[in-house]
Amino acid sequence: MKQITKLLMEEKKDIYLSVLFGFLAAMGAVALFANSGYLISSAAIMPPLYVLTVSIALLKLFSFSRALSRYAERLYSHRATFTMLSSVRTHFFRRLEPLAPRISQKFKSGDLLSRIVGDVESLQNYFLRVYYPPLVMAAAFLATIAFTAYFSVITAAILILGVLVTGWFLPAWFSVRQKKKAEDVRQARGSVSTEATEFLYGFRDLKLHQQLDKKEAMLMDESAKYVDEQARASRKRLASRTWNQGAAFVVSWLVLTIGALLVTMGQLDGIFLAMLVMVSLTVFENVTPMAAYPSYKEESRQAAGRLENVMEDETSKIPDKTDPQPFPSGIPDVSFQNVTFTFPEEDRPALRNISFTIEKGSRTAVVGASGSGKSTLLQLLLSIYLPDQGEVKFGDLSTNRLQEEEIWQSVNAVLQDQHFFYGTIRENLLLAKSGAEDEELRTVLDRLKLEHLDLNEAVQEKAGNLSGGERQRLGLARALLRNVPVWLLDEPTSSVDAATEKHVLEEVYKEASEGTMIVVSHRLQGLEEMDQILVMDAGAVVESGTYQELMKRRGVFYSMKETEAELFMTG
Ligand SMILES: Nc1ncnc2c1ncn2[C@@H]1O[C@H](COP(=O)(O)OP(=O)(O)OP(=O)(O)O)[C@@H](O)[C@H]1O
Repeated sequence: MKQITKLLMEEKKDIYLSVLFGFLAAMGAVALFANSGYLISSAAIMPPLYVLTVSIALLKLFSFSRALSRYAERLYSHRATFTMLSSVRTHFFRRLEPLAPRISQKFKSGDLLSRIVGDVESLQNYFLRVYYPPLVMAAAFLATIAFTAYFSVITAAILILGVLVTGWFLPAWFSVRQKKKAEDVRQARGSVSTEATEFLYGFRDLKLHQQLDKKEAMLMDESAKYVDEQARASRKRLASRTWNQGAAFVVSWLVLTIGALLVTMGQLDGIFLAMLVMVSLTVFENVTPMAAYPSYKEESRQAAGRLENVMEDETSKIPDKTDPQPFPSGIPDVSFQNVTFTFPEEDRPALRNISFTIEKGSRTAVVGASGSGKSTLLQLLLSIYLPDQGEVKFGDLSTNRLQEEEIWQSVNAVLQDQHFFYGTIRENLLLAKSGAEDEELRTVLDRLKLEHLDLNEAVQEKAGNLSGGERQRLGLARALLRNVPVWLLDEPTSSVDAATEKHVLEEVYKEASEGTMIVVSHRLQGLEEMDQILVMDAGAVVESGTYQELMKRRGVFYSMKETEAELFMTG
């Protein structure tokens, strides 16, 4: 909360102005009603005309100043809130941005992102309903109590008692009870969000497995619980407001009763009684926002806590790079030296003591069973993760010393899970090379046998209107447009038919003829053209060499080829 408050306090000028105008508006109201009370009482005893004239003029002055101050208070407090909100958003975005490649899996679950967005939104209430109402209330009460004490110390003491009950005791009491309620609502909201996400993303599979009704019932159940929790929380808020207003009302009655008693005892001039009652009724209007204070305070505290936790958790995973160097110029070698790596929160290493070198300008295939660590190898090359032991190097520079941005700029990465944006084919291609002419884009599409796609053709969310093979080739088209010295391709043609695959790979190899290339592949076809093949098993490189060398060795690669041939024959 401390850090959030610091961020919010950057808007100092608007904060001071909103507190000042909030105070003036509250005082304007008190003065207005005090004056009305005095006017009514004094009119009854028929004072000289000038007294009434001055009183009426003051009435007008106070009502104008109250309206203007209220307007200014709303203007500055809302302006401060929106500016604060935008600086909180920018702050979290800046901190989250470098983490995006690492936490992309979490983002996809929708949970983390919606949590962050929701929590930042909740903070808009912090200034408007938590931070500044107590300040305005305290200032308004201090001034009013001082004014009241001038006429009657006992009435002032009743107001002090009233402010302690309505402004401190009741909010504190409801604060404690609200803590648990806010947590329950948050948990219920989390469960609905998880169920809804699963229901929507898994809709097709649930339908195929005839589980849709069951899942729908679960979703409805969670949704009903959430509505229930919300209703309970609203009742608590309402109870808090009712108690608060009830207490303020009792205080005004006390002022009237005790004031009347003091008048009969001759300790208070009767002309001021109506004024004091009106003052009491008005000043307690400032306590109304305090009724909502507990729930907003709790909501803001939890939102700030969660945001800080997410940031601390995630930023702790950012590798600490000292003295980062620029990416080596020209086409670099790529090497792994005794690299061991375990994913965060996992026990089993995904890569074990891996060493190999890929000569600059050469082509290497990485093959192996599913889960053997092929994609992890590429993630380390992209510096999405750093090795626990050993070094991953481009030329002589370890990824520990290279800026990620520099690596990403110099690497053509076509990963398994590519994202396509809602828009057109052209827009999705221009992402790789902004400013490219249509002619160039069409040539690339033609080379990858995507000539049937029009540049103006719409791409729907996640490219749902394109086939798996078309999506992969569109990803390759982006790589072809970028054409930088290092190529990392993770199963780039696994969904493409054999004839098209051959043609497409030839085009990619032609384009990358000068570059250093690593292709991860399940299929064992076309590997004769590779300069080197790395065979992986359970996180280790178990064999390496050219196609001919590996076939001659009759080891793991040879048996994989045999198995593939057998399956092909029986299939
Ligand atoms: N983000 C992750 N968090 C934890 N473990 C992971 C993560 N990604 C992969 N793994 C684990 O690391 C191991 C290697 O995974 P990797 O994706 O590199 O295999 P792969 O050889 O590319 O498999 P495939 O051919 O099926 O794509 C697997 O056991 C996998 O369960």
